[in-house]
Amino acid sequence: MSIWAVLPVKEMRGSKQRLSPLLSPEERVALMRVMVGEVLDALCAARGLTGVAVVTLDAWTTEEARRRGVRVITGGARDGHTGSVTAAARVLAAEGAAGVLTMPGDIPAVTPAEVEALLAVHGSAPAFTIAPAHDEKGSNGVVLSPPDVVPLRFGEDSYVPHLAAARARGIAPRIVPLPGVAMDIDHPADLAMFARLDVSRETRTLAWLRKAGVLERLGAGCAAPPPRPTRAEMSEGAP
Ligand SMILES: Nc1nc2c(ncn2[C@@H]2O[C@H](COP(=O)(O)OP(=O)(O)OP(=O)(O)O)[C@@H](O)[C@H]2O)c(=O)[nH]1
Ligand SMILES: O=C(O)[C@H](O)COP(=O)(O)O
Repeated sequence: MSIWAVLPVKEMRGSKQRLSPLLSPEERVALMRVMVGEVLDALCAARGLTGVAVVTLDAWTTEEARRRGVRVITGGARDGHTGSVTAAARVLAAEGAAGVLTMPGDIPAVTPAEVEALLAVHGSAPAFTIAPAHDEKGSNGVVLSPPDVVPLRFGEDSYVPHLAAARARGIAPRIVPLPGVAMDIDHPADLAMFARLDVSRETRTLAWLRKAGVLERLGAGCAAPPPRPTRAEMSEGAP
């Protein structure tokens, strides 16, 4: 089966807002670059994908993708997480892709083996497979065949709605817990958890966090993660 990977990356300036209590705007861009590089590495090294595409208008990501022979899709690239992935899936489906696998750019501990595991679990079409975020709220790895088999709706708490949307179409979703995929970095508390995980030890992201002195900022031993502001609370505080 021909399955393409789709990695959505919004313009990095201004992304990772929920980390702004901890990181400067420049640091958020730098962190995002390291993380996207690691996700691209995993996708490019995984066996079983027909190709890898980024859907983006971000200049750094475009250059990085081209350097690696990754396809760049720009249509719909400013349409939000869901809109950009849906637009790319539509392009790929029109060209004959039987399915798409999508992951966000903020799961730096993902490995090629995890991508392969997600593909291995995925059944024959019509099928929907999902690897949840560690909090079982987000949908960090999703495989759909055909690419529009279930309407996507990323955002906070998308995991359970995605399962329900698959079932509403008569598809039993397959669920694959994968520790690297699960560890998305949205909040300062996620960085604390990431720093403690075995799966994170070899990542360039952890090396960057150490070098930038971010782990010290998280507090001694990262023992007491601060409360997580929601997206709504973050935007209330925005200028
Ligand atoms: N191409 C594209 N990708 C997006 C868009 N919005 C989000 N993404 C990507 O979707 C994934 C999840 O992003 P979000 O959690 O929505 O945003 P974030 O920048 O990581 O974090 P916050 O600013 O704290 O919400 C990341 O890979 C983003 O780059 C968009 O409008 N276009
Ligand atoms: O599963 C989701 O809805 C997305 O992962 C949301 O993205 P985030 O976890 O980066 O906020």
